[in-house]
Amino acid sequence: MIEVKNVTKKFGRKEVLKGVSFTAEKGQITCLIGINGVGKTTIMQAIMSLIPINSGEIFIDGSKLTKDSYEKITFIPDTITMPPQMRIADAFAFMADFYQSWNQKRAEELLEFFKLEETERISELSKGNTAKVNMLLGLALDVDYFLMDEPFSGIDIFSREEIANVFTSHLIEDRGVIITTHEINDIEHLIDKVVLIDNGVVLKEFYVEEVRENEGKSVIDVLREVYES
Ligand SMILES: Nc1ncnc2c1ncn2[C@@H]1O[C@H](COP(=O)(O)OP(=O)(O)OP(=O)(O)O)[C@@H](O)[C@H]1O
Repeated sequence: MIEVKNVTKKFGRKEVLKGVSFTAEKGQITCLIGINGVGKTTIMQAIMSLIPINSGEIFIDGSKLTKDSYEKITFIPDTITMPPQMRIADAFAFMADFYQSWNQKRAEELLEFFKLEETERISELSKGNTAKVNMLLGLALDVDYFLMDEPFSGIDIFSREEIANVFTSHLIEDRGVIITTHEINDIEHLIDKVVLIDNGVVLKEFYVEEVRENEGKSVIDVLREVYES
C-alpha cells in the first residue's frame, strides 16, 4: 500500500499541497481527480521524490521512502522519453540495460496486446501508438506500483479504449496503479478508488463500487455533488 500522510508542498510562497492524505492499495486502481492546477502532478512527483516536500510522510508497504523504494514503483510520464530515432526494439534494449526489473517477456506480450511491431520507429508512430509504447515501457518493469500522469491526454477514443483495456488484462496482474485523468468516462468502469483533490486538499476519498451500490451514484454524480456544492 502507498500511504500519503499530511503532505505539504510550497513552490515559493504558494502552498500547492496543504496536508494531503490518502492511500492506494496494491491490486487496485486509484484515480486522482481534480481540475487543472489542483496539485495532482505535484503529488505524483512527491511520491517519486522528484521534488522535496515541506512536511508529511509517504510510506510504501509500511516503509518510508528510500532509494530502494524505486525497485517497487515506477512513474509513467505523459510523454515518451526515448529518442525518436529509436525503433521499439532499440527502446527495449535500452530499458533492459538500464533497469534490472525489465521483463522482456512481458514487453513482448504488451507489444502483441497493442498490435505493434518492434521494427517500428518511435518518430513514425501515431500519437496513440506513441502513448501505447510509452505505457508499455513502464508496464514491462517488474515493479509493484505504477504512477501514471494523464495517460489518455490528446489521443483518440479508439487508442484510449485500447489503453484502458490493458488495465483489465493480466498484464497489470495484482499491481497497484495511481492514475490522473480528466477522461473519467473512459475509465470509470476500471477504477477502484477515487481521491478528489481541490486546491491542495483531499475533498473526498471513496470506493467507486461502494458509492454505486449504496447510493446509486456514478463518479461524475459524486464530482458534481462535491464541486457544485
Ligand atoms: N516547479 C514549479 N514551480 C512553481 N510552481 C509550480 C511548479 N510545479 C507546479 N507548480 C504549480 O503548482 C500548482 C499545481 O500544479 P500541478 O501540476 O500539480 O497541478 P495538476 O493538478 O497536476 O494540474 P493539471 O490537471 O493541469 O495537470 C499549479 O498552480 C502550478 O502552477
